[in-house]
Amino acid sequence: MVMDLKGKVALVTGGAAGIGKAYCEELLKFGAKVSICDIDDSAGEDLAELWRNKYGPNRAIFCPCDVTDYPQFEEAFQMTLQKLGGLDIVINNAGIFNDRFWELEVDVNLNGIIRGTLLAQSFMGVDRRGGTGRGGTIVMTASTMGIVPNPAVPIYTATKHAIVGFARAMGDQFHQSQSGIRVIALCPGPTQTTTTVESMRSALLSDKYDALFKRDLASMNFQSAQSVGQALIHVLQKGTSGSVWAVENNQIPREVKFPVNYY
Ligand SMILES: NC(=O)C1=CN([C@@H]2O[C@H](COP(=O)(O)OP(=O)(O)OC[C@H]3O[C@@H](n4cnc5c(N)ncnc54)[C@H](O)[C@@H]3O)[C@@H](O)[C@H]2O)C=CC1
Ligand SMILES: CCCCCC(=O)CC\C=C/C=C/C=C/[C@@H](O)[C@@H](O)CCCC(=O)O
Repeated sequence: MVMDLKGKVALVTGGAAGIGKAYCEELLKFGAKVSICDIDDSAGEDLAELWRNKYGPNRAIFCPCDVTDYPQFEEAFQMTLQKLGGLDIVINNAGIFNDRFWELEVDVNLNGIIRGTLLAQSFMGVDRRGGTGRGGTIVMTASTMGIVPNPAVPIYTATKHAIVGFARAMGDQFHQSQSGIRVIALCPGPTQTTTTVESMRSALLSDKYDALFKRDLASMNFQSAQSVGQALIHVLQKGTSGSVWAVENNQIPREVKFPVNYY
């Protein structure tokens, strides 16, 4: 399936920085309009203005949006539809790395993605009234830690494994045939963003995990956020519903195959 992104409307959570910002920029280059949904009002407003100047007056908006706050998240969907005139792609990307504040981490990383997916279904589903009724695509940012566990960050790992399972289940043909919505998970490996190594170390559940985390970090290669943005375009063009993709070391993304089948 080749998706023409020109004129498509994409809502991106966590779009004001890091990987989300890179997704927005690549989508804009391919002719899409973007709705930056983020808790960082100042960065989001500034970026939207910058991109309106660069790509055109109706190409980017900012919507204040905390993915842990369902009513505010819903308002962001409504504002996107109203101001950009449609909704075709929802990128559930907002995430934090903080096992010390693990309840918040679960609420942002997992519950936030569930909220965004349920909202995307009601605003894009062909089986729903009140939205576009046109179907669309949902992409969820998981992590390579959603495929291979990292014992230094067990709760972060759990949220990302849950996202992979959620994308595979929601992307099943059963759901796609009812809603007309394709669901894909994208799993970046270590990526240079606004997250710092120091902030990550202070976010470990126990100081006892520090040496293990440091050892893992030493063997990590950090790719650019732009290469993850480019990977998004690749999976939008090539990904089937329920597929899971990994992107590491600035390479082209590869589909992850799950050999085990219990049914
Ligand atoms: N940086 C990395 O190495 C990797 C990151 N990821 C995932 O990519 C996603 C983005 O991470 P980064 O770009 O590294 O982070 P980042 O910290 O650079 O950017 C995250 C953005 O999300 C926003 N945000 C945080 N909490 C939010 C909330 N409750 N509601 C709405 N927006 C919120 C922040 O304001 C920020 O603009 C996360 O889901 C992360 O787990 C996955 C694999 C690797
Ligand atoms: C919320 C983001 C963390 C997500 C972590 C993962 O999912 C797996 C990747 C693990 C570590 C990533 C760390 C990222 C740090 C970068 O932002 C950057 O600060 C590291 C720069 C290191 C270097 O260039 O030497």
